[in-house]
Amino acid sequence: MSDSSQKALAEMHWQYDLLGSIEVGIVVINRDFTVEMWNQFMENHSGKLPSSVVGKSLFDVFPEVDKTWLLRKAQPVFDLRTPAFLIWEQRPYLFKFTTNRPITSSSDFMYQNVTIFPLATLGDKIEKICIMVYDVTDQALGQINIERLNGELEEMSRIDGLTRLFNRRYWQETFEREFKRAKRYDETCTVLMLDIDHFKKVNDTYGHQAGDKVIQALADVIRDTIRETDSAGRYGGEEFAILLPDTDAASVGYVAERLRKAAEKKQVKHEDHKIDFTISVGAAQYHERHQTALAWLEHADQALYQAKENGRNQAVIQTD
Ligand SMILES: Nc1nc2c(ncn2[C@@H]2O[C@H](COP(=O)(O)OP(=O)(O)OP(=O)(O)O)[C@@H](O)[C@H]2O)c(=O)[nH]1
Repeated sequence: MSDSSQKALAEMHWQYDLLGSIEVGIVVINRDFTVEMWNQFMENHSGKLPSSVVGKSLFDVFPEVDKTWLLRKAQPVFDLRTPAFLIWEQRPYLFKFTTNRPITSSSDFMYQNVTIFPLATLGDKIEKICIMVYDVTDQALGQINIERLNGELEEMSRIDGLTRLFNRRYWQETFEREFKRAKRYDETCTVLMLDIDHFKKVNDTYGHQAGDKVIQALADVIRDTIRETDSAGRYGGEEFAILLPDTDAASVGYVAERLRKAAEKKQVKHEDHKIDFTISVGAAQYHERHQTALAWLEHADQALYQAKENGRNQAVIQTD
């Protein structure tokens, strides 16, 4: 080797040290996808020494790398000299590396952002490309956590904690929407209100906890009885409202009776007691004379009141 090339090699050595010490993966490959360079980061996370990777096809050493996808991504980098990017939200990783923070991390693999860019020769040809791998596990898990918490918050704002049915506010929003639709398209739609009979007695006899169990049992009855397209909500303490789209009063009579019978059959176990309960139901079909959603709901509430007046454990359906 000439003195000048030895000198050039010696001068380049610090560059190898630099590439070895940075916390980014660097892989240089040629057009055959043969690996030409593999830095310390890649060695540390893959457990493979440069001697077992350099000179080999990337796809032979890492069969899990999606060949079709990488070829498609790399082609324009070689041919058009345009860099390519991969972010973890599209594809969590290119190389499946385990994370090195098993205690603090809830992921067992490393999320990666990847940049692929062209490397020109002195003659300005693109014979090699560089793949840079960034460990973005903390950032990704932070974002995933925020999204999960947002999802939980959104659910909490819609769902009643005791019964897992819609809460009053969300049910009313749904009801308002359905009211507008029914008014605009003159749809057949019915709202139903139901209430546990003499519920105060349950609380007074067996305690508040037992009362809560009865409320939950009724919520289960409702869930098991209504259709997926119906919307049920807990309207008040022991009062529930159900919206039944595309359902006329006659069909609602059948639903109300099923609910009433199922509640009558349901027995709630609390400590040594078996608690029976019944419900009263009131329903009103949407009518064009209902000027507001509230007027429609009050119509159903009057039917419920009528059911209570008539002796409870029964349904009253308003048809006009
Ligand atoms: N356990 C429990 N009780 C509740 C809850 N919300 C309201 N209540 C109770 O429900 C009872 C409702 O009583 P009332 O409105 O007098 O009605 P009722 O005893 O069911 O009588 P009728 O509706 O006329 O058959 C009250 O005692 C409230 O304290 C709740 O979340 N859990």
